[in-house]
Amino acid sequence: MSSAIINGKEIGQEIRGSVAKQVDELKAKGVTPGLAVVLVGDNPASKTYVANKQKSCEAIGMYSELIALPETISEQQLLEHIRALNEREDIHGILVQLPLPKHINEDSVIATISPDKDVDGFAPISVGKMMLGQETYLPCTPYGVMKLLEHSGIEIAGKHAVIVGRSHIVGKPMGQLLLQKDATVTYTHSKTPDLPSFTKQADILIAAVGRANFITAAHVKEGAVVIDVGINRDEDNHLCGDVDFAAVDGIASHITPVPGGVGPMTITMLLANTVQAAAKTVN
Ligand SMILES: NC(=O)C1=CN([C@@H]2O[C@H](COP(=O)(O)OP(=O)(O)OC[C@H]3O[C@@H](n4cnc5c(N)ncnc54)[C@H](OP(=O)(O)O)[C@@H]3O)[C@@H](O)[C@H]2O)C=CC1
Ligand SMILES: Nc1nc(=O)c2c([nH]1)NC[C@@H]1CN(c3ccc(C(=O)N[C@@H](CCC(=O)O)C(=O)O)cc3)C=[N+]21
Repeated sequence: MSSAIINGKEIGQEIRGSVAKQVDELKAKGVTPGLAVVLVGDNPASKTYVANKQKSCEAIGMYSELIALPETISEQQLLEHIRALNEREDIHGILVQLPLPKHINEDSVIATISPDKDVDGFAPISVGKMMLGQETYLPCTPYGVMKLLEHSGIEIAGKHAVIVGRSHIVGKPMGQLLLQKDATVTYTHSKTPDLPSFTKQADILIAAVGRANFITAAHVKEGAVVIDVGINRDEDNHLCGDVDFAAVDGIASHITPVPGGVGPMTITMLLANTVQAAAKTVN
């Protein structure tokens, strides 16, 4: 039997519907939620993502502004742009598209974003609050995965979640959010010996590696829920995830496709976080 598909496009649309209602309510109070996206350089993949984010904002009546800066910009100049956005009343959320050019220190840039506008949830204050279980903006990709699990009626408490990857933007916060929902969490990464011996134990397997079709049948326990965060290009330049979908289909109970799985949820939660930021500015 094939695995059940967790449809991120559909679940994302449903959530966007309720976010759009909040946008209308805020507009009636005179506030249009505004997102600034800062793009440095002209990496084609980054450009596509950024265009997607802007289109999604506009589709639900939000304001979005692209600040496109040259690859050669200095760190100081970039920080000036962010400080200016921190001050602007019409901008409620700031996203600095990663990765940044090598000569710029990402940590300094992210730390400069006002915590009130950190809709990516990457800044130190936001990360600290998340760790403590305090209210904050949750990082959009892990937050989106939690919504996928919730909407699919997947139980988390008491389950063993195994995360492959420990990046600051995906793997690490993903484990934290699952832990908060009472999963037992195992992190694995490039130094983990015998990876399948860990992933085979997963009731919930999260793949956030960045390698096309890396997770195969040998990694997955019968009946596991498999969440594929990866966005890669295969040798034919087709978009694909970190999970070899065809190999795992039928072993997993549930699986997310790429495209149409986690990706659309990331953008949905970005919209939700920005609307939440705007809502805080009205009484
Ligand atoms: N769908 C979405 O919305 C999003 C998708 N992505 C995609 O998700 C993927 C991961 O992104 P990101 O977390 O930023 O990537 P990073 O490259 O920052 O992190 C990759 C992680 O995978 C680990 N890893 C690499 N090779 C192996 C291996 N052979 N065995 C086990 N672990 C390994 C690394 O380990 P170590 O730490 O030891 O180096 C690292 O922790 C990418 O494909 C990216 O494009 C990212 C963001 C959002
Ligand atoms: N500051 C910052 N915040 C991010 O959230 C961030 C970032 N930098 N840098 C890059 C990664 C990647 N990322 C994706 C978002 C949506 C899709 C997405 O919508 N994917 C579609 C397909 C898109 C396509 O067709 O190319 C899907 O999976 O269905 C993918 C990837 C956000 N990231």
